[in-house]
Amino acid sequence: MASLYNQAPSVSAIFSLYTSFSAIMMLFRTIFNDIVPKRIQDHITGKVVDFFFSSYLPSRFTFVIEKEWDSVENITFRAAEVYLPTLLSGLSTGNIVVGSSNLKNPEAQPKLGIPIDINITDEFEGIYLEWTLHSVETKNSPYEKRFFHLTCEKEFRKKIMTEYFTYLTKSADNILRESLKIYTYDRPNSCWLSTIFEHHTTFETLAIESHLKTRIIDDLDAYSQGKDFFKSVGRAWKRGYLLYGPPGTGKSSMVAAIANYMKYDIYDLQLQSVRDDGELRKILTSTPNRSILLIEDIDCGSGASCKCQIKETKEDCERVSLSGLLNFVDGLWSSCGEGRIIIFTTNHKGKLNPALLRPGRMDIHILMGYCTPFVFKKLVSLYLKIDDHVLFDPIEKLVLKVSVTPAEVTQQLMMTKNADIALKGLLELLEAKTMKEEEDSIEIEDGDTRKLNQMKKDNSSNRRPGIRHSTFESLRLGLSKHSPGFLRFWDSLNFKKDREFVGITVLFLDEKNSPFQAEQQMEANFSGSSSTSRQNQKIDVGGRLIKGILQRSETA
Ligand SMILES: Nc1ncnc2c1ncn2[C@@H]1O[C@H](COP(=O)(O)OP(=O)(O)OP(=O)(O)O)[C@@H](O)[C@H]1O
Repeated sequence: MASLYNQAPSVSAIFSLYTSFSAIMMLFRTIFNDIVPKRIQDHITGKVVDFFFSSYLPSRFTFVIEKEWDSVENITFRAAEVYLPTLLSGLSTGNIVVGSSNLKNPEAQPKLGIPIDINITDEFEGIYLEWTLHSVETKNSPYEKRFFHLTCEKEFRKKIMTEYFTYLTKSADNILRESLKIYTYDRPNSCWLSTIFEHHTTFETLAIESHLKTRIIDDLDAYSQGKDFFKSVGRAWKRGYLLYGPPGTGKSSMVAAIANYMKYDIYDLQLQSVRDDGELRKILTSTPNRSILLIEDIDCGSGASCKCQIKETKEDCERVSLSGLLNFVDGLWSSCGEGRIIIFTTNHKGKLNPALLRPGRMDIHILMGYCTPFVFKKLVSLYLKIDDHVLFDPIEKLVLKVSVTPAEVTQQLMMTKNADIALKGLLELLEAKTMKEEEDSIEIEDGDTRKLNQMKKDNSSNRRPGIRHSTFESLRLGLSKHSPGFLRFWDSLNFKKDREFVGITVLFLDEKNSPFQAEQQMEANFSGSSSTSRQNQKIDVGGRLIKGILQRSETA
């Protein structure tokens, strides 16, 4: 007993051992707090807590968010990619991934990327959340597979599902709207590729008639606030615009103005590059909500052009059929997603298949026409910062007479900052155009007369049962008997190559009507082979107002 007592450590030895242990622990704690980065501290603490106390603590729950969902881009994954870098910006220690794809502005601050296998913590209404991006190589694909883990305590699972993910997508949406992107479809990799969209055209810098501007802005406002209305009337929440007009009249600029106004990304799809309707459906459904789907030159490369009416087989036409396209515009597929704006552009509205032009298909048809005096003055005030000049008057007169695009005007105005020189250059351009059009008009008039005579001759033999044909004798210009004060214009040159009569152009206009409003009143199609110079001859008879409309007829 005495020997046992002798072997036991003395109180002072125990005390000294305790003091040393405490000193080591304090030193270790100080090193841990001062030297080890906060993120690693959290990680180690988490692991230690998990190891010792996991059986006592409520179990954790992990959401797995993969990059693809139903073979298309997973919106939740995309939202996390956009949102999580905002949580990294405050980090002062550790590694951080940075980079930039903005080739236009190499000096711009790089963006933050999400590091692989590093925990990123977030807090939502007092709930502690842990995000981790993982990447694994796959056997069947040359690309690595990426996915997020989002971990929280099990009891919050429902709240995260119902509230946090909504918060996540809304936050990502707001971030994305601060810097717009334009996407093009990368077919080999079946995904959309983005680049920063830096087109600075807004409705302020777009030279269009003010009533047209007001109409479009009002429509966009009504649409963006009308989610409930669309739902209540059983319609998909989407809006379709058809922009048409000659090259250089501002169709692309209008798309940019709409995107900047709505703060929507643009998904620019080249229909020619789409294999078939199945692929089209896949591509279109992979565009996110609140975005613009842009299909430029819709008359090229899709069944949307008239020629597909005539051809029988799909191979005869382009690879994407009209019905495939229409199904997305207003068929069952149109209800996939919400807040979409679909914009088609064309230089030749007359070539479009009537099925695409039917009321209700594209909500608004917007003519981007040649320069008017208003547009000319707006461009001058934008480019030269002046509102008056002695050359305004002769230029305005010529603008009414010849077809000049805003692009031609801006090109002239950009040549110099000296208003006198720039406007003189523009005047010379317009004079040269006037002379050219007058020369052409003589030649074409001869051709038209010949064609008309031939048509008159063939007209009776060309009739088809069941189709109401007009006679050329009845085509004229004058005042409408039915609508006093209205001008009615019949254009006789609407026939196809095979001389089949396809329709006449009838316009009802009064002095208050703008070309845009008149478009809504048009009763027949514009297909045909009217020539510019012929239109200009009619201007002299019909006056200024008619000219604006006639510019829409296109040379076939
Ligand atoms: N209405 C306009 N207001 C201001 N600038 C315009 C307008 N229309 C054209 N422009 C100028 O002309 C250039 C070409 O216009 P834009 O590309 O928008 O025409 P477009 O109708 O889309 O032509 P295309 O059919 O060839 O694609 C623009 O960069 C812009 O500077």
